[in-house]
Amino acid sequence: MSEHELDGLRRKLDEINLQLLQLLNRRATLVQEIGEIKKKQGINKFDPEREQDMLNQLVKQNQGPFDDQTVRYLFKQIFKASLDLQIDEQKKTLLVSRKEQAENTVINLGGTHIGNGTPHVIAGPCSVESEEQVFAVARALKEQGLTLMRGGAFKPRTSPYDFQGLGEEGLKILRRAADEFGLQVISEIVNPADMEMAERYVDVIQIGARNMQNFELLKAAGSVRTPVLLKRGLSATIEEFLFAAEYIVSRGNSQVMLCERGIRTYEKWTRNTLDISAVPILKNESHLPVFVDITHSTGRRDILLPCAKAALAAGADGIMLEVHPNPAVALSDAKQQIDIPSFETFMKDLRASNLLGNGNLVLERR
Ligand SMILES: O=C(O)C(=O)C[C@]1(C(=O)O)C=C[C@@H](O)C=C1
Repeated sequence: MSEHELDGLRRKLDEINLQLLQLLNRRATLVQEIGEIKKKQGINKFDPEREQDMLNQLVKQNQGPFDDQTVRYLFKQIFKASLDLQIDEQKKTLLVSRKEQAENTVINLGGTHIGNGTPHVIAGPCSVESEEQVFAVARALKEQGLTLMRGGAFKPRTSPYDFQGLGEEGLKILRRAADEFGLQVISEIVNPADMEMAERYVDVIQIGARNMQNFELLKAAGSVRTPVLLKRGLSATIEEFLFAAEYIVSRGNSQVMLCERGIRTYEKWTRNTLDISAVPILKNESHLPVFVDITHSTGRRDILLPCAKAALAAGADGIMLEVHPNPAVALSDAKQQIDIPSFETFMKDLRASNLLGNGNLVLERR
């Protein structure tokens, strides 16, 4: 074959490439129109039956030289790219997305504003064990000028033989302590049927990592008007995390806070791997406030302070940690909670870092 012939054939290919490109983009425009109609009608974007029909038709008409397998493969790639186009369109309109709302969602918890640029600290025991225990922690929080206390009353535990929490009685204890010390209470709810009961006692409903994709629970949290702290699932991607938040917001509860709590990796020297990159990504992608649970993500007391600083430096709206008057005898997470003197030192060191901002966390005089 002469050089001249090769050039001629390549020119023909260039032309066909252009035609294919134009055809693919014409196809893509139609796909977008179909996507819009499907969105309005609430129909699933992915339609495997339609794809199968199209592939069968194409294979029937195939005269080669591409074999049927290759034709299927090539068109499947086109369908996949088309589906991505429809899903991207959908992503642009997620209610939790910055594209939908440019300004930060600010949540007012009894006068403490979350998400306005001033970071906050949430602290408290892993589980509510007794009135005495919760009151001791609440007093320590108050003395540190904190206003947000966490505490677990319903505990989803890995082993069914581990302490499962005090249930409603635990919520009552939290409420009494919160009222006594002027705090706001955050506690996990695990059963959709408990949402309304929970609203009587808590100021923020927590959805735990293990329930991040419990869609019935998310829907139930979306139907109440109490703010929600949603934790990232153990193995959830950031996209899945935001879709979980969307479940709540799309049901009418716009007061959602996101909480990065570490994800599962092969690393064994921490309980989970703190995905610090999730913080700026979530802040860019979403207008919702973002917290970092430094206790569960690390499982280690010795690195709490640098991880708290990293979270705040990365733009988190706050951090969350576990504090117990006597961690050695705690009924859950005994190894990772810190005692009250350590908490006081932690707060002193964190304040000294200047990452908590001004006008926040003024130390209460005893
Ligand atoms: O026909 C549709 O319903 C489409 O959304 C278009 C299309 C395609 O690219 O042909 C895209 C995704 C679906 O999985 C099936 C088909």
